[in-house]
Amino acid sequence: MLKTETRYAIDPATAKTLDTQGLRSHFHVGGLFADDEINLTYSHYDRLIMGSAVPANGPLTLSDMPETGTKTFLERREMAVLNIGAAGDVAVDGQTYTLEKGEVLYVGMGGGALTFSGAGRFYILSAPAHQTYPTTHIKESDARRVELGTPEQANERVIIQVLHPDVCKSCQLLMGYTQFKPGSVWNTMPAHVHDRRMEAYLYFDVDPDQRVFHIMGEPTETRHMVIANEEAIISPPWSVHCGAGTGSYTFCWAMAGDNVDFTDMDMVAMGDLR
Ligand SMILES: O=C(O)C(=O)C[C@H](O)C(=O)CO
Ligand SMILES: [Zn+2]
Repeated sequence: MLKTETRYAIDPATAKTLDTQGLRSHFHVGGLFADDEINLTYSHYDRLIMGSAVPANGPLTLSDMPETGTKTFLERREMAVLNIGAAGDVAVDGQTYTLEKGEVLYVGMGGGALTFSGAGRFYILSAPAHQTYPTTHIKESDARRVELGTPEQANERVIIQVLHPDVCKSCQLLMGYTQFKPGSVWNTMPAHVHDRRMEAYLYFDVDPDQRVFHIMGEPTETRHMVIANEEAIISPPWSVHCGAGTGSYTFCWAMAGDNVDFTDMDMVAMGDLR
């Protein structure tokens, strides 16, 4: 079953007037990873689509989505599929790719319908594309690893860059995931913004009774949302995006926008955060 939802883009002046439920209705994406469903959220921030497919009791096929106004989903789009579950298969254009946990399939513009099967829990990301790059299966050992942070700052982590120009070419999508050293809980701190690109976070491997406090907003107007396992966040281009977990977790970050330069960030001095 395919379930879809649209989220419109709002400006920072409106965002800072919202209460908890208002913030969540715009920026928190729940209800993902339901058995036997493909769940897609169409965001008007850079028209990123994010969602999930869990083929628990049989294959699920994604061929199109009314919101794109195209005959097929990938007619004018590219896609990344990250498996956060046990091994599962993604079939596209006559090829079947077995994705282990942490592996990604990039599918270029013009790809056909995708069929998901097996024990995978598939996280789907898609952005408009302007040219076709080859469909590529990317394993963790193919990715770029960037080690950051310190134990003293509780932010010692490794950023695993999967869709990155040095690993796998894409039009707009930049994505990967960040893992923590034991005891480190702060992601993306010191904080930054990048008005050229929006970002989406999926938090996973969070214990059921633990939460991540995700921080968003303009640097001088921060707000938080409390996030459970396998829930996601839409981060507008004008917003910081960082958080701390009450326990261990991993998160997938993904961006779309004007460039694919991971390092293009405007860092926020700690003293400027409010
Ligand atoms: O832990 C981090 O730092 C990150 O993962 C950074 C995010 O990927 C990001 O915000 C990239 O712009
Ligand atoms: Zn960022």
